Amino acid sequence: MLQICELSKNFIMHIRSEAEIYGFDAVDFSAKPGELVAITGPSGCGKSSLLKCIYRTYMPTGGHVHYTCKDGSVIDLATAEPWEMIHLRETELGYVSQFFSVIPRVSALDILTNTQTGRGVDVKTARERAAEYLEKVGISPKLWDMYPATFSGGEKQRLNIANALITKPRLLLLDEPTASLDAHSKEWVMNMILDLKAEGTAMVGVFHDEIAIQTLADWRYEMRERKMVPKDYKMEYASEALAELL
Ligand SMILES: Nc1ncnc2c1ncn2[C@@H]1O[C@H](COP(=O)(O)OP(=O)(O)OP(=O)(O)O)[C@@H](O)[C@H]1O
Repeated sequence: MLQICELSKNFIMHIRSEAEIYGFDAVDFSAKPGELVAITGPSGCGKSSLLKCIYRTYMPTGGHVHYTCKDGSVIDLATAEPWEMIHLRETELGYVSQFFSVIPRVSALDILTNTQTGRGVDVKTARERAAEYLEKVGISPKLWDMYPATFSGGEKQRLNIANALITKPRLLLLDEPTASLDAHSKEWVMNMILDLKAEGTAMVGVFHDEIAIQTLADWRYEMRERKMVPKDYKMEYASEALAELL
């Protein structure tokens, strides 16, 4: 469903005499329906930039992101037209960002409802499912009509995750989805991710959390110094192979 070939990103800083900052270089991996690929690695090695290039928040500098759409056609997300990306984001792609940017003066329930009605779901069904997802991520009913600007970091993050998962995307990108969550919240979120995987969603996630990796991932890739470590490890062999690396 997702085949990434030689994907690279450099940043040219026009306000700094065209200085070049390396994001990441020549990344290759693939994900089939229902598989989760975990990306790990030290801070600054390019993990978030990689997800942003797949979602096209960033324009890749080189390489390809071949994605097989619902209708069977294959599109290169690295070079797709902006309108094609907008359409795919509205219909097939999901993204959980590292930091949730709150929409001012819209309640938690309305955020999840609007996400669905914007995709053609009727208001009644959308509100019912919004309540179901808020419950699933453990957000207290007392908070449903509140503005998330006042939520704690963990509550914002759970709302962020519910908002991405409620659309049941075919490809979901997760940037540290379990960071800043306590043990209970982590379990709720991991169960929801497992449910979505079982429905066939392919996922690429940045993780630092070993438990989440062991629970969720089918494949694990390490990034070091802005490159992918050249081997990939199917999870059953991951601990052995990583022990050799470290
Ligand atoms: N918009 C940008 N403009 C310029 N440089 C950027 C931009 N985004 C990322 N970078 C640079 O690219 C490199 C990789 O950053 P990235 O955020 O992808 O790392 P990361 O592995 O996700 O780090 P962390 O684990 O700390 O979130 C860093 O040196 C960063 O400064």
